[in-house]
Amino acid sequence: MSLLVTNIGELMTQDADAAVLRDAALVLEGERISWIGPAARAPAADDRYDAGGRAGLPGWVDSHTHLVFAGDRTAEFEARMAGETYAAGGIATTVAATRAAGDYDLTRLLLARVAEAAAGGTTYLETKTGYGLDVAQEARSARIAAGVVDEVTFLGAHLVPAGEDAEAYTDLVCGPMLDAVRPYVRWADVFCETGAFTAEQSRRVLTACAAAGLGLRVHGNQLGPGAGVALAVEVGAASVDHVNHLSDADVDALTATWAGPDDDGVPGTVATCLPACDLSTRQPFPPARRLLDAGARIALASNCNPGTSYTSSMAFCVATAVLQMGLTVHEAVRAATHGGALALRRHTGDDADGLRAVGSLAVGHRADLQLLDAPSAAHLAYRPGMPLVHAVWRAGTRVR
Ligand SMILES: N=CN[C@@H](CCC(=O)O)C(=O)O
Ligand SMILES: [Zn+2]
Repeated sequence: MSLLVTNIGELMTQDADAAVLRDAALVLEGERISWIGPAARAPAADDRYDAGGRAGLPGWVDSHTHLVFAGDRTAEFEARMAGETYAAGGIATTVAATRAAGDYDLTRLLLARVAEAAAGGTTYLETKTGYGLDVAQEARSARIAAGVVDEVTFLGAHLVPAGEDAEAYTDLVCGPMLDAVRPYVRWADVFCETGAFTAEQSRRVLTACAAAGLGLRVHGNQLGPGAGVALAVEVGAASVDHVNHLSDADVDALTATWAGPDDDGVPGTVATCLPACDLSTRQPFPPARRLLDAGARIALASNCNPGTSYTSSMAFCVATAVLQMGLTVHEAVRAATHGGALALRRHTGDDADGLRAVGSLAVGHRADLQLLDAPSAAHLAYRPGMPLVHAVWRAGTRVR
């Protein structure tokens, strides 16, 4: 079955040339894009959808979420808005509620959150474990997530559970816990921050996970200056996330990873900015403008979680990045689509590996498309908070 989506007023492809096409069309064939170009030259297809002059862009790639959880932290949020500061220890509240939830409830909650994200235009989604924090519970979170989302990350190193010895817990994460989650996950992450894991403990976790064949990610430099960025670059992580407090050396180190692919053709470390989290924790925004100007690569992600960022709205993140972080609309949309794909190393892919590229619209890429109730993507920031998603296709299937 092929579908011609035509009469697209502005099509932001986010392809290799970052082309923006006017009066455009594309053909979705099965799960892939088979044609893209001017509407006037579009080929025939089995079916036809008239976009009515609306703007089109890739579905959002949300490369950082924590969606496998139960419980509620509204009171913590309210206390923060009344002047309390965010501390990693709040994670323990969610761990207790998550452990107490049955598989059915945990799965139902996850499915509802994924449906919310899809309704907002997200078509490719990563999520993390990290609210189980023992072998059985982390494995359960990973198993449940693997049945629902596109990419699963092992975050056993989210917090040292109360009363446990940090070194002994790190050993557990690097050994039995890693073995238990390994069948379900592609990535490993560590919260390298005061109150969570030291640089040395974080390095131990990342080294063990890399040896087990996992790709690496780091939560770093969120609550203050720290070793997270340097460590992420040292171990060749695909992304370092939060990046609120960066030194000149951190910016230089991230930029240097983009001087060229390494000998195996592997790209550098993406700096993933999480603006919804920064608003909710009243942290300074990351220096996204400075990173881009220096030549580093950035992604925007929601960091949807119950503690620091209870929203999966990528449109909200894009609007905030434009209005508060000094990005152009095009840069912000690119960071929330192609940037997220780069951070998950899904920016390329073809029939050979069965995993198509996401985050950009080009022939052969996965047919992940959203249409806005607006004539251009600029309206995402021009009309912040408005429900602009008109239609969404994920892997060629209409999901909204
Ligand atoms: N920073 C660490 N982890 C999450 C917050 C988790 C929580 O507070 O429940 C984050 O990315 O912000
Ligand atoms: Zn996070």
